[in-house]
Amino acid sequence: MTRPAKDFFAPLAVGAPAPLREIPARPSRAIHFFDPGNEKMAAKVPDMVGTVDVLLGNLEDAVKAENKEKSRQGLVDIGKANAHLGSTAGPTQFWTRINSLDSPWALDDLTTLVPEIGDRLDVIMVPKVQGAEDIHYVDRLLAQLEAKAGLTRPLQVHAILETARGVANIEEICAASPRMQGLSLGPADLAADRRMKTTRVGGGHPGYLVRQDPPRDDLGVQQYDAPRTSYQQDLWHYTIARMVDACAMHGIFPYYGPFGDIKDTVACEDQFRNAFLLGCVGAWSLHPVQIKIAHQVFSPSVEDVAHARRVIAAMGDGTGAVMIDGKMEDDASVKQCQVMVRLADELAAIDPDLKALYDGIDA
Ligand SMILES: CC(=O)SCCNC(=O)CCNC(=O)[C@H](O)C(C)(C)COP(=O)(O)OP(=O)(O)OC[C@H]1O[C@@H](n2cnc3c(N)ncnc32)[C@H](O)[C@@H]1OP(=O)(O)O
Ligand SMILES: CC(=O)C(=O)O
Ligand SMILES: [Mg+2]
Repeated sequence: MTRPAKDFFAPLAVGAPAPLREIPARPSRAIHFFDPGNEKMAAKVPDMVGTVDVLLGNLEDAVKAENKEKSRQGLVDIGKANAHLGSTAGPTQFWTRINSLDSPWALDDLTTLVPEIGDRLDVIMVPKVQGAEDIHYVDRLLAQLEAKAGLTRPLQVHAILETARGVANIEEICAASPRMQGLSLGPADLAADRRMKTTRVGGGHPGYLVRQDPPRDDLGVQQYDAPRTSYQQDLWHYTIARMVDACAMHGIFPYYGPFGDIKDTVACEDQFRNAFLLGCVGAWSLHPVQIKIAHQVFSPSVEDVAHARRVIAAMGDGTGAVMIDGKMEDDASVKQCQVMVRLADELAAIDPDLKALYDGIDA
């Protein structure tokens, strides 16, 4: 049974901070992953603060088993050494991805990170979430640790959708706690769990396509050997669409996850843009080259912001219908335009380059 409404926003431990009533819409176009135990990557972090929306110290997959403790300690050191990291101190949020709850490391991850750098961290990403029970476990444990550490701000929780059971339980996961900040698609583990026949980390596949019908000759006979166009389809459309609906329903935020073909910046941009258009607010960056792609794709274009502002201005109180550039605009399209302009305003508040671009529209 779920918690009764009157208890939903009560702290789960005596002395723990009150849960948030609303998840703040902080810009998080790129969640940049780094291994805090990798000296070369860790050395780059101080210079990245202020240049990326989210820096995430990854402790789970991609960190070798023998380096788990080193990476955890590296994250603590980075949190303590970088005073401007974390959204209470500046524009770059500070997240971590802990190890999965069935691993030998998850408990130590939480019992170390919360007392040491819980006041700096914004969001704890939990991998391989299967259902509400996983979120309930983390929720109570975090409350106990926050109370013990004397934290005044509750940590938020982000779940990765990377098992078939997690996808089946998506609504209950989103609804499990007021800490729930968002969901990310985990296409690599999800593909394995679903027994998809792919070997990639996100992105499309040349075999997943639809092909044009065979053309007909002058007598109407179909020419099966004639050249035909085929179109690659998006393997992730269904899951992303489910994720977007579940997140929107619960007032939390959906993200496309990783795109593993680092060199294919064009396809990465396409995949991110599909997610942006469908309603995601950001994507992961695995390599510095992907930060720029995510920041650009998840920021509304100048053309879209200009059009949205025109529609809003023309629509007055937002009711009725008008014609702009030969197209009908009404109550529903003005609401889409308001989404676009709200996002542009949020981004302009933290990104001076975007502010100059968007301010320039009206100049
Ligand atoms: C399915 C999932 O769970 S996805 C999430 C888990 N995976 C990850 O987090 C992967 C994170 N990224 C990485 O490990 C690396 O980027 C790799 C392994 C993909 C590629 O690393 P490299 O081969 O070193 O890439 P490359 O040679 O282009 O790196 C150039 C520089 O950028 C640095 N760099 C690479 N990735 C990152 C990063 N994520 N953050 C900061 N710096 C980075 C490298 O250390 C290197 O530094 P240097 O110039 O001082 O030598
Ligand atoms: C994102 C992730 O962890 C995965 O694709 O498996
Ligand atoms: Mg995974």
